[in-house]
Amino acid sequence: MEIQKWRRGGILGRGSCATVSIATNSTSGEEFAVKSVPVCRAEVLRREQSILSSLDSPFVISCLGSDISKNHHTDQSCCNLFLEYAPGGSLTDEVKRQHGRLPESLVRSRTFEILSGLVYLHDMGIVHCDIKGQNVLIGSDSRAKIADFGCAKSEFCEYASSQISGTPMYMAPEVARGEEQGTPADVWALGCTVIEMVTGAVPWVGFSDPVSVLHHIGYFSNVPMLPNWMSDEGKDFLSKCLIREPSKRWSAEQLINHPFVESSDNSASEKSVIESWVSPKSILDQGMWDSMTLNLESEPLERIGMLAGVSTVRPSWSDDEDWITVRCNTEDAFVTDVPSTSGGGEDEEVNLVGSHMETEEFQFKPHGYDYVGGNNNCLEGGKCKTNCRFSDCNSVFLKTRKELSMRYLIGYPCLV
Ligand SMILES: Nc1ncnc2c1ncn2[C@@H]1O[C@H](COP(=O)(O)OP(=O)(O)OP(=O)(O)O)[C@@H](O)[C@H]1O
Repeated sequence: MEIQKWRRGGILGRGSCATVSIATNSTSGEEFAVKSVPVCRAEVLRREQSILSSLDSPFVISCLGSDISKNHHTDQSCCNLFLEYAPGGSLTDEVKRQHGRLPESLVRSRTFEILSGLVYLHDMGIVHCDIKGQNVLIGSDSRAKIADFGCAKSEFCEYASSQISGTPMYMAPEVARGEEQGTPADVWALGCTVIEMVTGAVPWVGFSDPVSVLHHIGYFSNVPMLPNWMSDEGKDFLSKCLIREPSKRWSAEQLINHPFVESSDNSASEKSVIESWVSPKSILDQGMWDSMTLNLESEPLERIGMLAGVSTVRPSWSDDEDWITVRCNTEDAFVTDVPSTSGGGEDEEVNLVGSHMETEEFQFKPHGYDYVGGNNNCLEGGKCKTNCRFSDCNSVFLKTRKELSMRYLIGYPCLV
């Protein structure tokens, strides 16, 4: 049924580009999820809708329509995408609820469900490009469903992204090198997601920024460590997902017959949902960049392909301080303007733009932090000044100092 009048409820989660809230259809009383972005970001949702509306699978979240509405508090319009409500939240939420590790019986059935979704998508000519725990939702039928098609590529959709995109931690070697992003890349990301379910952690540990992890994935010969407490079947399944050479990696269709998932039974999924039924929470307070989706705006192949060669380029800040890298996750983070080299005046707000990630928006409040801009860093007219080899680099680095020094970063190529 078409949704004409509806009421927005509380926030279910936030991603890097959208806010997702629960909503109620005023006519039928049914609940659904509404994913909203400001109208200036409409393209992101249009892309997602154009792909989702052609799909029909119990293993893929359903699209129920869209509209444009006005926020009466801010007087701003936003685009809304109506989605099937997944009351179990994301797979990442489920792993957290189960104290950081899913039992293997549940890992098997969740893997089977995600694989079923992937077999369907790949058969439809779609590559998801951003498979990870946060983008797999647990539906009211207790099944795992693939969601968030903002990065997806489709043979048939004119709006679909043709760029390399996704989440660095889950990227396959060929994607990290900027070479290609086809169906094998989803299988690699599935392997990483299995590791997430089994360990509660990202597949690569010990990296402090996305560029080093991309470099490592792309140019070193190793694969993520297989958790040694997994069954032999589980390890064998992972070893087939995590083959570095994409043409040798098993396809989703081959993997669905692997003994690890073949023997899975849906009762583990049902039991998990019944035992721990709670409202989903925001995912944004979790480990910052390791789950962050990147959409590389221009010349992505060139950018990523060059990563191996830029290891000496670094903003010349002293690194002897207690730096932490933060991702803005507050409700009031919005950006409209370009910063000046001298930072904000006492009373004005400094607004930042110039991101490699089209989805990232940050607000910096000069009252909150002591701004240390200028000299040798990136902040000149919003343009990169770090001898970065990307001539059109737009990265904005903002160094701030409070009790703990903080570095806000937008974009990433300059970080190496
Ligand atoms: N249909 C839904 N039902 C319940 N919760 C949802 C639904 N869709 C999204 N969410 C919640 O909102 C979060 C953000 O949604 P989503 O990943 O679609 O946003 P995004 O901005 O596209 O994210 P990304 O940072 O991966 O690009 C999810 O991780 C999940 O917790």
